[in-house]
Amino acid sequence: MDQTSTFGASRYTLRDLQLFSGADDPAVAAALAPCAVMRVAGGRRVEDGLRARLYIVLSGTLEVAPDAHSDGDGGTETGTTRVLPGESVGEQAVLDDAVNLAGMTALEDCELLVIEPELVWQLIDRSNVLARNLLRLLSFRVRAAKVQLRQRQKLGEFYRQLSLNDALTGLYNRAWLNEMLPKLATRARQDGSPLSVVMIDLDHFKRFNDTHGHIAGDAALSSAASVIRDSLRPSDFAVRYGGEELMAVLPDTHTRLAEMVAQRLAERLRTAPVFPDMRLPLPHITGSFGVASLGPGGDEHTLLAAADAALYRAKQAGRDRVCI
Ligand SMILES: Nc1nc2c(ncn2[C@@H]2O[C@H](COP(=O)(O)OP(=O)(O)OP(=O)(O)O)[C@@H](O)[C@H]2O)c(=O)[nH]1
Repeated sequence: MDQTSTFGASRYTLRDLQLFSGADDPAVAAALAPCAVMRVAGGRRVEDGLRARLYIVLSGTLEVAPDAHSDGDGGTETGTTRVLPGESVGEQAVLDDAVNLAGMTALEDCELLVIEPELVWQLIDRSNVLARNLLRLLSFRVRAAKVQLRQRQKLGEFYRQLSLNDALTGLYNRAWLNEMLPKLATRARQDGSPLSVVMIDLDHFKRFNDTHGHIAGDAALSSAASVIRDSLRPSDFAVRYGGEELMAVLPDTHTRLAEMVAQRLAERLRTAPVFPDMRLPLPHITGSFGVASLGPGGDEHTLLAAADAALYRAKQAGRDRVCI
């Protein structure tokens, strides 16, 4: 970064500086006259130590990376901001006397007006217009930072949702079950309402994979997942909690009704095609079903253990059936 001139000797005037917009005061112009005009070649960083200074772009474009403290002040998706001719950077660091940690790079050859912090304060004392412009600018930056924060929160929620869903089947996954089942059990206990689960294990799935290949196995799993999801009420939940282990979580549902739901699932699974157009003559898949309900004094652990035991009985009894 080389000094090429001073502001007073340059071709620029107060009108070129947004922060000084409306401040047609000869005294302000005179105070800025000795300030350095620096040249930064395109692609180079603004290496000016860590001191807080106010920089105003006179020509070219600066790219400013978020500093380590503010974590972005309303820029592009990557958090960088482009500073165009007339715009300023570093005013916040000057005002709160902080080290300027923002990384600044010239996207093309740039001319920068550099104003030392002491002069910024003197000018604020002298010019109401500058003080007002600074307040406006800072208010805009706070607003932009809030918008960015909200966007990040939304993105965070999106990724959280993604992390609770199984990629192959789109059903809720085990992480979802671990988080939600205790809550559903607590609510059921508090409301005195029933809560049932149906544990489902696809039958001879290893053999299916070995015979038809893993891709067909994946298709079978997806198709079984769709059968289960599409057969439930909107208030129920379909979960893939292990490899070929699925589950239906049924709030407000007594054991008798849960058993009927499981029978319906078993029947639909028996007849569901693995590939919708049946290009390949694959056998239908079947499942074994274990039904359990939250007992008095029970919790999510006893509920899952009871469903697991019922599923074991269904396997032992010959598969493709429902046990309670
Ligand atoms: N294609 C495919 N196979 C999977 C997936 N997850 C688990 N499996 C397979 O599912 C099979 C489960 O085998 P086992 O636990 O022995 O059970 P099984 O063959 O279904 O036998 P039973 O449960 O006793 O009827 C294994 O071969 C796993 O590789 C998956 O995402 N895709």
